[in-house]
Amino acid sequence: MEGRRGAADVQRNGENKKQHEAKKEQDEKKEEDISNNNNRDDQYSSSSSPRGVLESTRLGSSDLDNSSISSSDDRSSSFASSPSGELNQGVYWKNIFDQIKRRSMRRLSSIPLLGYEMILPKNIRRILSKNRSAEEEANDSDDIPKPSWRNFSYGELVEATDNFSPDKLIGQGGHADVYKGRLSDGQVVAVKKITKQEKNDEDKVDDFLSELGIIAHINHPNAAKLIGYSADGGLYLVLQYLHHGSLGSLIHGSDERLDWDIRYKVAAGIAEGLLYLHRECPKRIIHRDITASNILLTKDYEPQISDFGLAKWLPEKWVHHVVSPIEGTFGYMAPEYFMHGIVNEKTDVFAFGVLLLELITGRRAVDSYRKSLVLWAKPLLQKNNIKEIADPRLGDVYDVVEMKRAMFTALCCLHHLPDIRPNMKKVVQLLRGENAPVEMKQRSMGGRALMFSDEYTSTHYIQDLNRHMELVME
Ligand SMILES: Nc1ncnc2c1ncn2[C@@H]1O[C@H](COP(=O)(O)OP(=O)(O)OP(=O)(O)O)[C@@H](O)[C@H]1O
Repeated sequence: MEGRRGAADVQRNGENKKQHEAKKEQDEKKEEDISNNNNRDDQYSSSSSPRGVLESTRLGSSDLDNSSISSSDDRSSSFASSPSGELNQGVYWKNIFDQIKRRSMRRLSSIPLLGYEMILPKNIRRILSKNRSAEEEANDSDDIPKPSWRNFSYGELVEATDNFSPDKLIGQGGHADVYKGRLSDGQVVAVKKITKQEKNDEDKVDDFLSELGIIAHINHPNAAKLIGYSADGGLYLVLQYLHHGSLGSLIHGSDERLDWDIRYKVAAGIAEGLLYLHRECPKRIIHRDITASNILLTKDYEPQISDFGLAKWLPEKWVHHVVSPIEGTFGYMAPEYFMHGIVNEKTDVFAFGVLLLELITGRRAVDSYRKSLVLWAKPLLQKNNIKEIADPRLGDVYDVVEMKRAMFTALCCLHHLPDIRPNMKKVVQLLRGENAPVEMKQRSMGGRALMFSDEYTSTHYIQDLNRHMELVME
């Protein structure tokens, strides 16, 4: 299967879109605020050693007001605060979450076989209903339809998937087996059965609640759609079935050419989806594992961002998270992330740049000799060498203007300094051709590091990658 969480190696249409367009305008101001906020990254990077960053204190939600700089990788933080970031509600949420976990695990250990069935559905319903009420409050002003999730019984899933028949297995990730199923009402779904064999029950439940909490929270044409869940006889997510499977298998798993117009549509859709996650949904979500295997395609080749297993909520007042362990997929990780564990929107922007490169070149993020696509492509991007970089399978059948836009956008997204990378709003504009590259250059340079006389050469990137590999091997 495509793109396992290499960390794995390393540690491993229409209406909705219009509504989102309108909402984007309202978010202009919010964007400025966040940009200002992000500037604090500079102060931080210059005054803290990488070790200091990695050893940052574990913050509880009661520290929210003082935690504009970083947080630890506390899984419960996904549930620890209200969308409005109000302190009291944050503490309340953290307590609820801790209680649920304690109770679940007590019962799980005493009644191992019945634990999930007896406790989890109730807890999950409670969490989801709380999440939904908070979300409904935040969404009072817009018309985005409210989703309704179902709690499936094991029997229903067995029936839908012919008893999890191998014939129905459509995907296997590092942490899940995915089956195609048909519900009793005829709806075709994907049933994601969480495996995570390497994890204990408590961590599995934590991860499941975290992924479920995030996926239940999002609502966008370019992000995975949750239909329901089950904690009966295991942990399951029931998702909308996507006809074409993963972008990874389409672009790398077949000799058939994926036409340029589809590639460009996919790039634009992923950019829209990421913009939504970062700026438009009630909570800022960083995906952390944007890869070709985590982009799924509908019958019409509309892309959806899937697999929120590593996603993190970035509270309004936080500039970024600092996480440990560093998980993600080798070849897509931004330097500041794999070196220092720093996670913010720009982590996803870098990974999006790598995805753009895959669409442009048809090459994998890391080839069979573990060579990085970024290293190979950057000099060609800088020279604007279309002939050398474009997927030979495309021949001359591509729109040159779009190809140039995609190349320029990839170059910007792959800048080693996160602050110089464009945010997703800018990326969407660049891909639409709404902003001339010159303007982009002037704005982002702003008297600071030069985009094209990047002092952070390939040599530095190789050094960082090698150091990263050493750390992983230690
Ligand atoms: N909704 C869906 N419709 C069709 N195919 C799907 C769907 N969800 C997942 N798949 C297939 O299953 C594969 C694995 O799914 P997914 O990436 O969610 O698993 P995972 O174990 O969380 O992966 P990872 O190793 O990245 O953590 C996908 O690459 C895709 O081929």
